[in-house]
Amino acid sequence: MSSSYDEYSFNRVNILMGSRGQKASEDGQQSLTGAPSGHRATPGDLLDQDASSSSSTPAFMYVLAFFSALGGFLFGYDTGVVSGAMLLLKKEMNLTTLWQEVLVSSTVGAAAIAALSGGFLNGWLGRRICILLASFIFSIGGVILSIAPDKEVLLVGRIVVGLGIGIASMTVPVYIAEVSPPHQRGQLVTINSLFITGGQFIASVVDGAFSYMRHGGWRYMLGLSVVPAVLQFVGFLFLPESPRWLLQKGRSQEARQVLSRIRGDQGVDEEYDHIQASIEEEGKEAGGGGLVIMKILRHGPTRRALVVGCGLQMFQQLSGINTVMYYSATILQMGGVRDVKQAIWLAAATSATNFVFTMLGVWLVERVGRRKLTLGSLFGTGLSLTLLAIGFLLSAQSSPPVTLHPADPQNSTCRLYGSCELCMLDPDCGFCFQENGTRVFDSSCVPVNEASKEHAAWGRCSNQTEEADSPIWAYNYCPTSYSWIILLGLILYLAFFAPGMGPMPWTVNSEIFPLWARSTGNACSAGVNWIFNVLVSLTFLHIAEFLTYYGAFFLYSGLVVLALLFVYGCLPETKGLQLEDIENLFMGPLCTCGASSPNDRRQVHYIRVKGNNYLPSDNEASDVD
Ligand SMILES: O[C@H]1[C@H](O)[C@@H](O)[C@H](O)[C@@H](O)[C@H]1O
Repeated sequence: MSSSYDEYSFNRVNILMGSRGQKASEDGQQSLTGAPSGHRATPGDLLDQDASSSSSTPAFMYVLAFFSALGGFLFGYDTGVVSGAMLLLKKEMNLTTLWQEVLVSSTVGAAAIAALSGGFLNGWLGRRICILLASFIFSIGGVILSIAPDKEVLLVGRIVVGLGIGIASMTVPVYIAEVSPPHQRGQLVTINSLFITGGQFIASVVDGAFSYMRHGGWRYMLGLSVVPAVLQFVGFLFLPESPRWLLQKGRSQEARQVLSRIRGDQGVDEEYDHIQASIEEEGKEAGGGGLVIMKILRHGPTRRALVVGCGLQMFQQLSGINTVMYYSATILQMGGVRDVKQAIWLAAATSATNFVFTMLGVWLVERVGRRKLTLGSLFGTGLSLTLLAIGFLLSAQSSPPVTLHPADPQNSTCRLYGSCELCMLDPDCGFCFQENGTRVFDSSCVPVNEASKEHAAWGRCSNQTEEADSPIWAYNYCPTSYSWIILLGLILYLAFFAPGMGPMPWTVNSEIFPLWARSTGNACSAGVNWIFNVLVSLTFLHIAEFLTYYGAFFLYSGLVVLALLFVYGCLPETKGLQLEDIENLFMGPLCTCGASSPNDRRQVHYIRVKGNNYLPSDNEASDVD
């Protein structure tokens, strides 16, 4: 070895799991040549290093995570607030059902497009600028929504907000993952998901609070998002770019400075060298020019990571979270909560449950790891969906019959149905009945008032009063004494989904791609999430119409079984590994049922640690064992 390379040290062991690393040191199979003063560095040493750094995470890391996760908050707030705003908007602006649907789904559609194109922006402009851009877009969107004079401008505002959500949803997890130390990465990225569900919860509280304001309450609901958006924008003016992105762009000085700043007084040389070495290796591996997505597809490990990432996001949505959340108000009505105001507040309780159980995920992710957490969550989610389905089945079987058949001036299809179940599955009809305790009597199936689904088009239920003996109008649900099973299913569902299947797809995706493929990989998987979000919400009512509610929930349970098989087979554990080492988990066949390393022989490689007069070309002399 040349004398100018006087200082060598062990840089990185591809430890795929801590226990394997330990085994290596026991076996003494790998000799770690060149470790200072004759010390043979072992993978165990590395683990120790990780463990020791875990004791002191600089406060600045939490500041970074907080300001980044405001992007998650806005994602949750803007997707959650619209249901409450719509209740007021449809009256004030006389919105047809089509317009209501357009205003809700335009945001999700725009998010899908923005997430897919965000990959390019992310790689080109960097994570920080993309987050600044997203918060700027959120602010503009919030202002447009709060001053919108008509529904067309509202639509523009909703699309603008959707663009912000799309960019934030794919950038924020990547940014947090890239600035976090490995031992805490999972937890910090999962905080972003906590902020998503937190945003949904606050949105439901704001909806509840402003629902009393007959005129213009929706302007506050939609406009309030400007506050966190501006806060994030201002915060990010002072926060640094991801050191990994900087290094990739060749801005090594800045990268080293940022790394020192975010790691506090801990030594950053090893981490810096490791990232640098990986970028060089990745450069060779990614090879040449051309579209990144094509390179991802051609390169086995990244192709497999993409399948895992997109699969997780697809199954997250196919598990029916947004249907369950959206449908919770109706579920609660079935349970006997007849007052609309009360239903709004109870829907807030649903999103609070989702939020609280996401905290459990933040706590568990570094303790049990991503894989076990996702598997456990899916298992419970599947069981809860089955319970929900059974609740709906029992309700359908004991559905109250139609006993009154008033003359129908519209000659609608509603008069043909013999039970509440059949009546409520037709979107044009509702069930009008009287109640004595749990006994239903004097019931009829009549057309719904198109302008306001809260009333029938004509007859007893078209102008109900608050009086105790006035008939009850049930649209979209039937009175049932099995509602407690459905309620229990709903709570269990959220308790199981929120810690695992809610956050893990975002967390895992931020980790599994090598740097060159990270923006594009996350853009694709976030895009898949949004596309399936639209698909599931748009198809739910149709599926329910054809398969009934219990059929729809049995279908979701079946999809969760597929998700379980997929996760069991294909999701490796990424806990505790350096981002740069995670690609190795995808070297072997796609599905190895959790065996973390496809190769039994672990690879150990060394690179030189540079002195002050380091030249980037030094790395070409790296020894790779
Ligand atoms: O991870 C989030 C979270 O679980 C939300 O509650 C849900 O609405 C989103 O669709 C999902 O991506």
